[in-house]
Amino acid sequence: MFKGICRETHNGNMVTKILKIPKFFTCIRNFSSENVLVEVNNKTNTAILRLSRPPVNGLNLEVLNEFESLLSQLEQQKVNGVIITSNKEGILTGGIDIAELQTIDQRRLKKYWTTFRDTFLKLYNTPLLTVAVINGHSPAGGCLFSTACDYRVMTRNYNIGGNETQLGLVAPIWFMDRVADLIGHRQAELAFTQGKLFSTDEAHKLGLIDEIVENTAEGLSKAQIIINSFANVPKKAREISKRFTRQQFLDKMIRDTDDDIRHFVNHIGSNETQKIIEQYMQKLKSKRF
Ligand SMILES: CCCCC/C=C\CCC/C=C/CC(=O)SCCNC(=O)CCNC(=O)[C@H](O)C(C)(C)COP(=O)(O)OP(=O)(O)OC[C@H]1O[C@@H](n2cnc3c(N)ncnc32)[C@H](O)[C@@H]1OP(=O)(O)O
Repeated sequence: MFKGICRETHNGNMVTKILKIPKFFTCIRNFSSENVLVEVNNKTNTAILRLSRPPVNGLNLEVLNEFESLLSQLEQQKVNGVIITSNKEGILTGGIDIAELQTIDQRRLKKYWTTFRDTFLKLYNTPLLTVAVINGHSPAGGCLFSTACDYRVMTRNYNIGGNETQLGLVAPIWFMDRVADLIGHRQAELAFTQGKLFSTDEAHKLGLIDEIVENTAEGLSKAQIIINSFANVPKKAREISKRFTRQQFLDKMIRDTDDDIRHFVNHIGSNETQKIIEQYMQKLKSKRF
């Protein structure tokens, strides 16, 4: 027998059921965590990882830890590819859960930022093939995490980009570097100084995303096609090529770890930034943009 978890909504409440499935009939392996649903298709050996933390899949410490741990498990299982998407059509993630930034406790800020960086690095550095199916808005941290994937498809009529400057915050330099890798230095400079959120079409024209799809289902099947297209590529050679093309960025990010964490703690932990964050949260809650 294989044990699976099934999550369903009944009268607005999320219900978790433990399923007993005879191994012979199983086509899905399912080992979801609290905030991230995972299913691995036994036939294709592809994992779909769905962010599932209402209301906006905010990236708090728990989500990041779960995400990192699930990726490690998928690496051990040697899946053929990982598709990252949202369980809620319309929002991939609202980025960092702002509650994590509302503190001047330096130890907490340091812990959060270390975890945030480590999770990004795990995704950026994984030998697995990764495809982001961006099926909703993807501001700031959401955009950053999708740039760590090998390929990005996005549904129409949503926004993606680094909007930190618009909020009065400063995005980390490695986010700027990663976006510059994809859209070029000049466009990244304009985007980050303006805190620009791009529409799906604009992001596609710039190269921030690779393809546009009409809906999540099309996104998932497109992602599977991309993963299949690597089937005849020698695995070891692909993994080493991925590592080589990403090595320079990785080396710089790791070399700058201490400076980056110090800048984050000083920037976010200052009274001035705390006021800005508080005002932004109030705007967000009253929808005054
Ligand atoms: C000088 C050296 C500097 C070095 C610095 C280094 C690092 C600096 C790090 C700074 C990096 C920041 C990165 C980030 O990710 S910051 C977060 C940015 N995110 C956003 O601005 C997104 C804000 N949200 C939205 O735009 C929308 O909510 C939406 C995601 C498009 C969804 O819209 P909608 O469906 O209409 O939902 P609501 O707006 O009604 O939201 C529902 C609910 O959720 C709350 N909420 C939304 N986003 C967040 C969030 N990111 N964190 C926490 N809470 C969020 C929202 O307030 C609503 O709550 P209520 O229902 O209680 O009103």
